[in-house]
Amino acid sequence: MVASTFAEAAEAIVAVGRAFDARGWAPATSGNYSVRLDDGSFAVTVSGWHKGRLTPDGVMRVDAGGASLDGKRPSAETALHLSLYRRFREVGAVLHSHSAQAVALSRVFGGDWAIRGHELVKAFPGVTTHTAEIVLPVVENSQDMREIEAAIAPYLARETPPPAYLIRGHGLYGWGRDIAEAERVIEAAEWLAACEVAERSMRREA
Ligand SMILES: CSCCC(=O)C(=O)COP(=O)(O)O
Ligand SMILES: [Zn+2]
Repeated sequence: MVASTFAEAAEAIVAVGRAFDARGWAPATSGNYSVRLDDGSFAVTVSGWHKGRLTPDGVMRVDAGGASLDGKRPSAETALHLSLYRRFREVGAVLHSHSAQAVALSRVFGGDWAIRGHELVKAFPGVTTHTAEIVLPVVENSQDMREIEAAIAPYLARETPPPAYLIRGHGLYGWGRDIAEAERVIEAAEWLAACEVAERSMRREA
């Protein structure tokens, strides 16, 4: 885990918002981002901001229970971020994207997403070979974050937890030791989602 000051974290979060928006991963105010701070609090996006137009004003601080430390309203999904920080002491950043490909796949999969035979799985922390099978869980969406937390908890408790997960009809969560690693995880999962969509369409046409 790489600890950050609020100013450093806010600057990095603003940059992630611009990058994700430019790639179509943050339409219509969707997505949220957070970073663990060196004082034990968390920097998180303010709810409802367009993530491509974030400024440091669109980033705020919450405590470990999700309470606002500066009077702003945190992301509606803050509890999902905090559950990852609580479970994994080494996690320093959590990112959530909303690409069309990841959401489309989450809607067509009956179960979890098994990724096989892809060199790019080596972008996930700890993976060293394309022969590794990576399973990204797909959990049901809910407006009650406690239900999503409960659905993902058994996967996170595994000896080898997944590097990311999908919420059906909603989006993708990924995390890492720092924001750069979390961004790499999201970028890999988003690319693999785009590839899966392309492959399915080619197989239908062939
Ligand atoms: C219009 S986006 C719907 C809410 C959502 O899924 C999201 O990621 C953004 O919510 P937030 O409260 O973090 O702005
Ligand atoms: Zn969302």
